[in-house]
Amino acid sequence: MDVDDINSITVLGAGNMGHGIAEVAALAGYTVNLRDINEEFVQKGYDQIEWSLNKLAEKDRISDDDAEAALDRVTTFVDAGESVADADVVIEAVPEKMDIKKEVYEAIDEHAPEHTIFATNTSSLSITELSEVTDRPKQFCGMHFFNPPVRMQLVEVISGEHTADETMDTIEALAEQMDKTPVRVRKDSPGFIVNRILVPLMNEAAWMVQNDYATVAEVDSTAKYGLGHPMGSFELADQVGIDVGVHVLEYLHEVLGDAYRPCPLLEEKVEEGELGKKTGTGFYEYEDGDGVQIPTDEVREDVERRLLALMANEVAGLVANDVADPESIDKAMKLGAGYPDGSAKAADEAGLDTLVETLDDLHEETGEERYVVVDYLRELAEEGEGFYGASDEQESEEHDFETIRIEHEGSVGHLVINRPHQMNSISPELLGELSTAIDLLADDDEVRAILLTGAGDRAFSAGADVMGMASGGSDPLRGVELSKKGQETFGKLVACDKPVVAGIDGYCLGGGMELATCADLRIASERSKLGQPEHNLGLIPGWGGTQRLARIVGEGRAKEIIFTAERFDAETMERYGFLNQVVGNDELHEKSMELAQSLAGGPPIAQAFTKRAMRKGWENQEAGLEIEAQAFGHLMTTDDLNEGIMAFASDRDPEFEGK
Ligand SMILES: C/C=C/C(=O)SCCNC(=O)CCNC(=O)[C@H](O)C(C)(C)COP(=O)(O)OP(=O)(O)OC[C@H]1O[C@@H](n2cnc3c(N)ncnc32)[C@H](O)[C@@H]1OP(=O)(O)O
Repeated sequence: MDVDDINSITVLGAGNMGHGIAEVAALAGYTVNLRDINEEFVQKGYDQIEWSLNKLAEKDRISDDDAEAALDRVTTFVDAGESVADADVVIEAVPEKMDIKKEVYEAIDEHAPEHTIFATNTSSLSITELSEVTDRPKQFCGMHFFNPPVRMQLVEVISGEHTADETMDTIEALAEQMDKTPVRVRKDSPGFIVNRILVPLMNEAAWMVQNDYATVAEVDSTAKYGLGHPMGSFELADQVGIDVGVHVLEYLHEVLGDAYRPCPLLEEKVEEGELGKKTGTGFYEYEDGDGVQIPTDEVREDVERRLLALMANEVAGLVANDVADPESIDKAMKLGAGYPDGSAKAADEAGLDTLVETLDDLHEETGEERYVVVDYLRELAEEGEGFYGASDEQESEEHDFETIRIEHEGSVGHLVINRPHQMNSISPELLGELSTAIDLLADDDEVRAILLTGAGDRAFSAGADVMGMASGGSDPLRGVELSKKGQETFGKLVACDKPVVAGIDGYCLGGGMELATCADLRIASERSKLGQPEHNLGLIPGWGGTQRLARIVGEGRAKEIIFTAERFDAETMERYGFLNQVVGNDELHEKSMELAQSLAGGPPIAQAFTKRAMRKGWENQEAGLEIEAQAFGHLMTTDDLNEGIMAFASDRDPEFEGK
């Protein structure tokens, strides 16, 4: 079945995941049958969809009409057979127990049409085993959404032993239709990708505390501020539920052996009913205490190495068993766990030889199975390679951008900031890629103008990646370096001889606004909101904002924008002189490209000299005027001037060549 043939989707289970998946499917335009075992459960799921759609509309992420239409597409069912009678795809999200899931499939198989694909939203159970209770194992695969489905971008699409390639292709395409990013898991391996890496890490964190090797504070400080993970390991355990983590570990232990033996510290928490946030107590106290408190200055290098070593071993196991390649693993870990670099890349950066040594030492010391080095990891380390090849190969791949995109449209080099699900916030990695990309575009003779935009329609950029910034801990020197790196990178746009246009759609905040400030012209959609909110965070605009903004809007307005830290609408920012033009929301892409194209058709030498003279004039007007005069003289000798005059005389458009 082709994805275009899918009209109706049945979601079995109206709990947290089920109603979330149903909402996503309804938002994508599908007719949705939502089914649970009784009226009360299914109605609760329906009500939650309604609540969530209203929230999206309140936040202007969808219109009121779209929210209403999506809800209209959802029908509730209690009878399992009836619910699948017209389904093209069934997504099952019933409790994570093999017996329950098998019963459900046995109950629906004969009622669903022959062409229907079954996709299970299990987070770790065997797809193959489940598929075998149906008469359609080829049309059966895993479709693992992350919680909450409406917000989380990742969907792991998992092949069972019998799954046909066509089924995988269709379900991946379906995930894309739902505006999600599918990552293919080629084999039905316990925990798939994200849980297979996250849960053993949580276990290792617990073992370190259990064995008095480190404290909860040290481990969480290291995970969050050393490795840049969005949460500390114990914070994450509390967030997802310690019982949930233990449940996955028990399954991994049962199927894969002693390397996954759950740490007693985790088991005790479950026995005591201290399951994390949901019970008010876990590793942190939520109800009667201060909640999560993670110090920024207790990062320990040895703890960091240990976590990375365990992670590298899991990655090696997945790659060696052909479950997924390093790129897919990293994509999944970035989208599903919020790891800044992914796991394979982080391991490569730490050095696989060091991590193997760490595992060997730990194994010698403790004899624990989980430190046994996977053969493939040892081979890579011995050959001096990383998951992404030898270190020199990695350098040659540096233009394979992950956080930005470069697209060429005629002579416009279009640079897209590409982290839409983090509001195109600017991580240190993105800053590095931006710097390389600006150099590439500046040096590319085919490119005559640069257009900067943000991917998606929610943000040009919401500023520096606050999590990435936090991962520097409280090290002031790292802060200074980060500020300088941003100033220099954005400064390359100012120094670039080619005209630069910023096309702003949505939020343009903090570092994002400082980036736009370095463009020559700014055009924004009506819905855009701009501002320098750094004072709200106790910071200052550190990527040139204290200097460059005033050049455009004047000191008084710059101070107003920075000191109030407010978000200003596009119309106001046009009035303040920051925006050159405000256009309708649907027109931004077209109009900003049109503007960039028209500048790309301009006289390159005259444009370059204009930028240089104006830039020098900021520092010293005399110098600026001198450059202006010299440039004016130089231009007299150019073919472009000749072409400009000829075109004027013959009443046609000039064709400048920059000669
Ligand atoms: C030198 C430079 C310094 C700086 O630039 S400092 C940073 C200045 N910027 C800010 O303070 C803006 C921070 N962001 C926000 O205030 C809000 O966001 C918005 C108003 C932009 C949007 O709010 P809403 O519509 O409610 O969306 P959401 O759930 O907050 O964001 C969606 C996802 O985007 C992530 N995100 C947004 N901004 C940043 C950021 N600046 N750094 C890192 N992540 C960011 C969120 O966390 C979340 O992610 P998840 O879906 O995983 O929860």
